[in-house]
Amino acid sequence: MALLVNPWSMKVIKVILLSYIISNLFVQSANSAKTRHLKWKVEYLHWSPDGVESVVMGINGQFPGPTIRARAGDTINIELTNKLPTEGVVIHWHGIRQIGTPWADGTASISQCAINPGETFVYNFKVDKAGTYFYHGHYGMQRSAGLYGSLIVDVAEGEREIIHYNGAFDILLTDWWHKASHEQEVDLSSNPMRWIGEPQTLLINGRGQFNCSLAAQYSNSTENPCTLRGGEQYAPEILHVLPNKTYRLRIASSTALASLNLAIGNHKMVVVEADGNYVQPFTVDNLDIYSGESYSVLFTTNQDPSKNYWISVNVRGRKPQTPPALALLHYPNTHISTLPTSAPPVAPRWDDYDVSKSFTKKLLGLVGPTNPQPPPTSDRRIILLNTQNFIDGYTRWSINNVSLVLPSTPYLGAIKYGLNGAFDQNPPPDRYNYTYDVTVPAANQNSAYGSGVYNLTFGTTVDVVLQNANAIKANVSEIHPWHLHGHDFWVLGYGEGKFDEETDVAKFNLRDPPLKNTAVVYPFGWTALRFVTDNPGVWAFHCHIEPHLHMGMGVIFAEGVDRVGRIPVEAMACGLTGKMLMNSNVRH
Ligand SMILES: O=C1O[C@H]([C@@H](O)CO)C(O)=C1O
Repeated sequence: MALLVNPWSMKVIKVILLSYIISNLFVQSANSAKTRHLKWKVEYLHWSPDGVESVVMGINGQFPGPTIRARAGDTINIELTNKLPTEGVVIHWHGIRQIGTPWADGTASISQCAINPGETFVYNFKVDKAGTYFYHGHYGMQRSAGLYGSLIVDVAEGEREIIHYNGAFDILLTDWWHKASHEQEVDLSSNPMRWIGEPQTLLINGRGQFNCSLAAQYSNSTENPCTLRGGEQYAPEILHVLPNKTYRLRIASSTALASLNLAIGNHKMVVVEADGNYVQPFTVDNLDIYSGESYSVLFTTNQDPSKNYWISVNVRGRKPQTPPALALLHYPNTHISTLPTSAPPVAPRWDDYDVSKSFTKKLLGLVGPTNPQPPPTSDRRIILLNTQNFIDGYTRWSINNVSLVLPSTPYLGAIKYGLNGAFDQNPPPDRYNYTYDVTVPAANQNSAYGSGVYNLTFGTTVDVVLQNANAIKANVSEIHPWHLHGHDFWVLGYGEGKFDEETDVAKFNLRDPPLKNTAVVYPFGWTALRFVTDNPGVWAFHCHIEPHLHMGMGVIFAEGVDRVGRIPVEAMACGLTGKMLMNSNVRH
């Protein structure tokens, strides 16, 4: 039987249907946050990141690990199984603040027990803010072993980006050694210490060239040209672009050591984002990026479309012994294999810190709802002097004369359950001896191991001033990029020499400081940061140079731990929290 519908009732039905669809659309965009379920296996793989076959730490058969893509407000749920035969593992989600989930921060001995071989740990956390992030191992030197990948958070469904572009690329920068990370660990922990030296290769999305150079024909050295067929694991990254478009290039650095500089031949870049926060846009020819940082730049493909262009990445801040990493910007009117007509762009001289400082000082916050201004004053100021020391002949880095050693019970559970035997109960000092001369090697090079915690009062404003000094060798002071877990901080200022509380505080930028999670302290200088203790948890604050953290260069902040919710037992099944759990089970 045919359904008889008169034209008028058809109209009514259409209106009802339409309003239903529209109202549903609104409901959908309001609750569109998703949970993204992922199943990961961390494993060792044979891989050839730079043409030399090595063993890398990969995820699900990939190196670098898979890129996570999500939208602001989404929940990431990763079932992570440790397929490493004989060692534990954890993964840190760098730049994600873990608001309400401090046990998911992925820091061994701090937020959780390392995941044992064969076991699975579920990382469940919210990505609350759009931006360019990455993830990496945070146990021993597993970042050096290759455990890393990109984590990109787009704006929430239905929201508009405040920057406009036609396409986007993600680049993760890392450095690579041919010596295995375990041997590096032993070298660094020996007496006398054996330094790891400069990396053999710089990698762009896990790709570099060691035995050959893509740019051999432009140099007068004796480098071998690469004979690549394409498809090799060490073939360069190629960014395919169309002419006269604007692209967003997301750049993150998870290097173990190297400070880097990135340039695109013939193309200017407009810096728009740093560490997941918008910045006031500024134009550059090249950009400095330290380990732990991320940036977004916009570039416009306004160059001759019958050519390809280099993207080159060079070492800064340490005397380079590593050739640049190269990628290609490919316009459609030319073949992919056509090399650019000129040599790759060169970086500023490695020790031209004036260039670095002028770049860093151009980073200013885009003041607005997503980038609030800092509180005008702080409740506590902690000044952290870093020194390179000896303890019983072992070379260490110390902060206010304490060289961090991580305990076997993770701090988070230990503090929440009052297990005082888990770590040093004496908090480290808020100040160093102000008579210390930062311009020369220490008169007394002794230091002490420690695992104490800075207890920060919840809901207060804390200033941290990083104070650099001369290392063990005369006339040497190194770059240290410091990364804070659980927070973004405002970078209030940089200065030369010794930070002076009388005069330098008055010069803080309180109007438009950038919000970041990693900030560099320059040789013989200081850097001042401010943050609000609004995120219950235990958070590491450390030099992001992996061997430096291994040698003690970090501190631990605890805030509002009594407010932390139920810590998953899987995060505590070791050390004294493990014993506590076993005893409580016996009672049941
Ligand atoms: O921590 C380090 O140790 C070496 C050097 O200072 C001693 O060999 C170096 O360059 C570092 O960054």
